[in-house]
Amino acid sequence: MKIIKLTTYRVPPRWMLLKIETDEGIVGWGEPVIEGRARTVEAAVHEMTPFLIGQDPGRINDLWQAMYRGGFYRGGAILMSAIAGIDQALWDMKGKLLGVPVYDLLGGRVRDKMKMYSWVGGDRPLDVIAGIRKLREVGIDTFKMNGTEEMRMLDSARAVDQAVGRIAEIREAFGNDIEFGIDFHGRVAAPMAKVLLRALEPYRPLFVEEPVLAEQAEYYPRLAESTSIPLAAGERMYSRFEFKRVLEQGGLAILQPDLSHAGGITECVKIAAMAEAYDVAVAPHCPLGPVALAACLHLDFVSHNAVLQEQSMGIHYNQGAELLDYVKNKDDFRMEGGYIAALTKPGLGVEVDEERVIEASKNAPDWRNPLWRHEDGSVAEW
Ligand SMILES: O=C(O)C(=O)C[C@@H](O)[C@H](O)CO
Ligand SMILES: [Mg+2]
Repeated sequence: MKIIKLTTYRVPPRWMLLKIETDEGIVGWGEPVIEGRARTVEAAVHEMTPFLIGQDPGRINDLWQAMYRGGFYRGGAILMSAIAGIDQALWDMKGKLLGVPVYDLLGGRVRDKMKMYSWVGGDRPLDVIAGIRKLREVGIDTFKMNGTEEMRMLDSARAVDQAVGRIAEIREAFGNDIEFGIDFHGRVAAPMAKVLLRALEPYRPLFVEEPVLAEQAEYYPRLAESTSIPLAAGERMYSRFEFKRVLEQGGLAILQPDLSHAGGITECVKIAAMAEAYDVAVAPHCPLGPVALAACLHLDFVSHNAVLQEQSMGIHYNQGAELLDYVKNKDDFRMEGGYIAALTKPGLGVEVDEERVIEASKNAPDWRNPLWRHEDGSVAEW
């Protein structure tokens, strides 16, 4: 079998879907994208296309190594997201060819269902209580929210109290009937991270995510020493070589590789295995679309240390399209009682509605995240 065509579709809300076709009619789908840089990743996918045309899609490991090492320069958000989406499509095709779900190609399931969580609140954590109440009605009991608005390198007690007060209200309203992670989203510099973590201790969040920016990873062990709150990060790390360093230095209790940013299934399964050796959990990052989520789920179902799965149903980014809008087999994404079931159809288990995708791609927005500024006019981390 040979690869004959790659087609990319940028679609609302901010996703990109990749279709790979072969000379034997087997088709694979992937979701290569960096939020806000879809066109750049699209260009990277098309730069890899001449190499891929004519290749045997079954040689996933060799194609992965050639795409990663063959261009001399390697790694980073764009190239690893392009490889990620191509890798997802290759696994999709191999499963379809052999008639088995990807998790079976990886040794079979270690669990019957996977714990998931939902986002509440928006870029600025508003109406979180109402959001939790609404989602609890459909059985969801684990949530994530942004922990702060703009946070200056050295911010005020009032800013800290505002952030912590919101969390106190949640515990006040729901006690220990719910769990929640707090995403610092890289908005908090190291000095303030220590202050905030200390102040949040009494409310026992399940984890704090991106307590500092990925480029400040050396603070993870220092912050971990100062708090009992499990620290999580990974959405802005793009290969096992980056994750290797944070595992060796310690500090992270949970790794959050993004299956559409960190080299795909091939790379993230290796990252999950590395984490297990350090007794570190994995909770794949996934604020994206259905193919990205499917790739995460196949990793979750073969990884003993997978603990939580992010999914974007109702997330504040999904303006113009919802998680399953481009999926024909919506019923296969069975979410019940705060868990999500395995996708059992061959390959990734997603039946993409290509007609809908083509239609939607005709007016794909060039989504960009906002540029925030502090009161003094300096750039603030979003
Ligand atoms: O889901 C998360 O944990 C996020 O931090 C969302 C962020 O990754 C945006 O997708 C960036 O545009
Ligand atoms: Mg995050």
